[in-house]
Amino acid sequence: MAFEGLAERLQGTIQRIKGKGKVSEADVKEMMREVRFALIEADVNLKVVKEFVKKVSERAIGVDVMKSLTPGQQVIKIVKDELTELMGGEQSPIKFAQKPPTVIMMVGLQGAGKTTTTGKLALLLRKKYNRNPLLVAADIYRPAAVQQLQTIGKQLSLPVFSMGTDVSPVEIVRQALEKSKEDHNDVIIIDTAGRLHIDEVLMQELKDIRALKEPDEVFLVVDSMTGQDAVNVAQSFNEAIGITGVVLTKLDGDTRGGAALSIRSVAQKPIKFVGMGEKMDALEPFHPERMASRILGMGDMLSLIEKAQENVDEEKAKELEEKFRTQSFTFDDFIEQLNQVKKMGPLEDIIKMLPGAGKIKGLENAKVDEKQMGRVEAIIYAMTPQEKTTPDIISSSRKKRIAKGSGTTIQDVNRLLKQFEDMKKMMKQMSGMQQKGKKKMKMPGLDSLFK
Ligand SMILES: Nc1nc2c(ncn2[C@@H]2O[C@H](COP(=O)(O)OP(=O)(O)OP(=O)(O)O)[C@@H](O)[C@H]2O)c(=O)[nH]1
Repeated sequence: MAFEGLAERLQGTIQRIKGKGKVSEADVKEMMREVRFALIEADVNLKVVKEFVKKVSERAIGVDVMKSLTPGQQVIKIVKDELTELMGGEQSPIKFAQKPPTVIMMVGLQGAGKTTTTGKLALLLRKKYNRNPLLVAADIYRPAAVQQLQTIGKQLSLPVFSMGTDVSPVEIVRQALEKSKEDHNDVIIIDTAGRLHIDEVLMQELKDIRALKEPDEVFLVVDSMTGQDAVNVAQSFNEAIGITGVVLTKLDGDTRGGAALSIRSVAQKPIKFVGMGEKMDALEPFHPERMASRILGMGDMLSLIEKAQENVDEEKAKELEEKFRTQSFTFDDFIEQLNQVKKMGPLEDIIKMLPGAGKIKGLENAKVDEKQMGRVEAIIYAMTPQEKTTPDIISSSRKKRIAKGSGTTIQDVNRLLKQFEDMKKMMKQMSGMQQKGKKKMKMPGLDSLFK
């Protein structure tokens, strides 16, 4: 998981200061020493670390006592605010042309994920913004690049403009612009050539493409796994051709996070999107505040809710919420929910967004145990309608019957019943929590769904 080391260190530091009713200068100094160390270890640019520590220290020493927060909590809030600021503050939206088409140039080094991201971005533009994008294959140097884009286009049912590898990229883009007029494409995304290193020839080519029509966005695609290198690449590309935003790929991997935390500050360009996986729908707008919360272990509830909203039928979600509230949740709802969760994508990704989930031992590398999920389903299907609504009536003879009917054991049945009870308790807690807005959410029983 990205940011794991940083998150762990910062959260440890936070734990120590959290409950303090008084924060002395020495406390702040001690904390900032740890924060500094954590950031350096996460491969954050040194200058950025220095500035960050200075800013937080200045604000944290002598914090006024606010009624709603303890001084310890206030210091944490300052760290969170400054982390958010460091990563750009507000989410930076795509700039669309006033008069279509919007032209987006994708640039970056080889292997950063440029071609893949071109496809992902097109899909996002169609899904979220209702646009009709044209993909342009202008990377004629890497033999497979044109074909790769065509394959992606086919997979997503999106048009790809290509002229093979014998025509110059500038000419390809010129003709693509013409074609987009005929076909009424309102966005053009140009997949340009990558290189192993930044060189003059490539930069000149990019400048020539730029000169045809001023792009509305020039997105630099960088691999977050390359850490400090990503920051240098961003700076060089920006100086050479001028970029308008950065897409950080592979944030789903083991990155220490240094790139995400330094790029904005060093290159002065916003991170607009992050790649969270190899699948075509794994591109997300970058939200600095949510990322800061995630790093500090406050969870990424907003992203989670958004993901849920995208995939869950709203009516059903409301119904479910009502059931949570009135405690009338049954095993039928349980199955329903299991199916909804499955639709949201890999469960392990979702779990990671829950506050405190990083601390559940063994969950770091959690893989959903499909077999166990299947067993749960089988057990529920073996219940009578009455048992599903009022599990209290499930006696030991009924348990025996259910186990037999589902091809499981009595222990399996017992475990599920216990889990169901825990879940109901949690819902009670959650509805209480919504009112108080406090307390961390805990998900009892979830670990049994994992290997
Ligand atoms: N895990 C993960 N893999 C990614 C992500 N984005 C891209 N990749 C993978 O990274 C690899 C390289 O991606 P490409 O799109 O082929 O690279 P490229 O930058 O277009 O390469 P050139 O066309 O030579 O410049 C592919 O295997 C992608 O599936 C991401 O966000 N997460």
